[in-house]
Amino acid sequence: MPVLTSSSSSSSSFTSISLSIFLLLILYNTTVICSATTRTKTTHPNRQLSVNYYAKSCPQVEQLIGSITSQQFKESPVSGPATIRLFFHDCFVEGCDASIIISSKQQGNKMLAEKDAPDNKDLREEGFESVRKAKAVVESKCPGVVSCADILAISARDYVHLAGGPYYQVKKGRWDGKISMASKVASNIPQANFTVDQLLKLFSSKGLTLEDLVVLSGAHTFGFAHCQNFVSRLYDYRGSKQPDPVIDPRLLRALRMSCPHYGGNADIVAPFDVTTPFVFDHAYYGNLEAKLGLLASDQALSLDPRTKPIVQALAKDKQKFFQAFAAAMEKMGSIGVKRGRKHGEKRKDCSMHML
Ligand code: HEM
Ligand SMILES: [Ca+2]
Ligand SMILES: [Ca+2]
Repeated sequence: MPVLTSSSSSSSSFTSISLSIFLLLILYNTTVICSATTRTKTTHPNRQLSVNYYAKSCPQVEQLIGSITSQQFKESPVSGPATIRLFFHDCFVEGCDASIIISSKQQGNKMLAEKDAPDNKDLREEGFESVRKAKAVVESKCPGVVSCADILAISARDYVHLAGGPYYQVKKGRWDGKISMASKVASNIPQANFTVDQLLKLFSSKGLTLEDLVVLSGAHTFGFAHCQNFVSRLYDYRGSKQPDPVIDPRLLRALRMSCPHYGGNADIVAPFDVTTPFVFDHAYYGNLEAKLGLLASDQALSLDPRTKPIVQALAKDKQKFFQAFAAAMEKMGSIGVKRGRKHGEKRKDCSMHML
């Protein structure tokens, strides 16, 4: 148990951090699939959506979806982070239109769908599975009425709440998109080594602010990342042949045990939040202040003078984070929303376009 013994001199809280990393690295051997995005303008976000959209056509839609999300959460808690990330990758490419859920056609490699783009290859299958199951139960009661994009938005909210986060109303009325192209993904999904400038540029192209960036990054309060996304921080930070100076030495040691510089197991993952990896809380921000951020893009938020004060405020106040997160999810959930048959469709099977 090298990870455990290596922290012998540390406080008991760090021993439990090491333990949690160690166990999670072993337990989570993941396969992932991802999606892609295109730069989407946020035109009249909320005018198009409403909380009561299905009040007449499918009044029980939220309970139907809730029966699936609560069951999935019990059986497989990683469905939570998986689905919230799926929603993020959906909204950032072509808007929140379930373009991420489309499967590539089987003929050759031409025209791969978003989910098969390299930046989406780590999206966990549990997120897709959860939407598929929710869609099946919704179709059995309200056939042809509820879009896959709305099912994804509602499911993401359910999982935030189930994991201990805020409950918020979801505005509905998104139609599903008719376009899903792998080539649109790379320029719309942030990378783990992005600087705050790069993050800001991308987020503002979606109509999201500096504060939205910091608040939405708080979704990294739960879930996991593969070694490849942070391994350069452990051994050769930005070409220095040294580890990132802004990483707690005990975390560095623990992560190095699991993620060798070369030749490690590509399936190994580490928790974003070493303290409460399954709980949706505000611990992520306190961790950033304690140099316990996992990705360079996370840690950068507590270093840049523009974002640092927001990190500090959220680290102090869980209710503030919860309230801001709910508001930012509503904003993200209205990116590039489509209405009507010209640009949209209501799919029967979320993975296939209608003909
Ligand atoms: C700010 C820029 C962001 C960057 C650079 C980023 C990057 C990443 C990376 C590299 C992973 C790990 C993937 C893997 O190795 O399997 C990840 C996971 C995750 N991301 Fe982000 N992300 C960002 C923002 C967001 C936002 C805005 C959300 C949602 C609101 C989000 C939610 C998640 C979740 C929940 C996971 C864990 C998924 C799982 O365990 O299955 N991320 N992200
Ligand atoms: Ca999309
Ligand atoms: Ca947490």
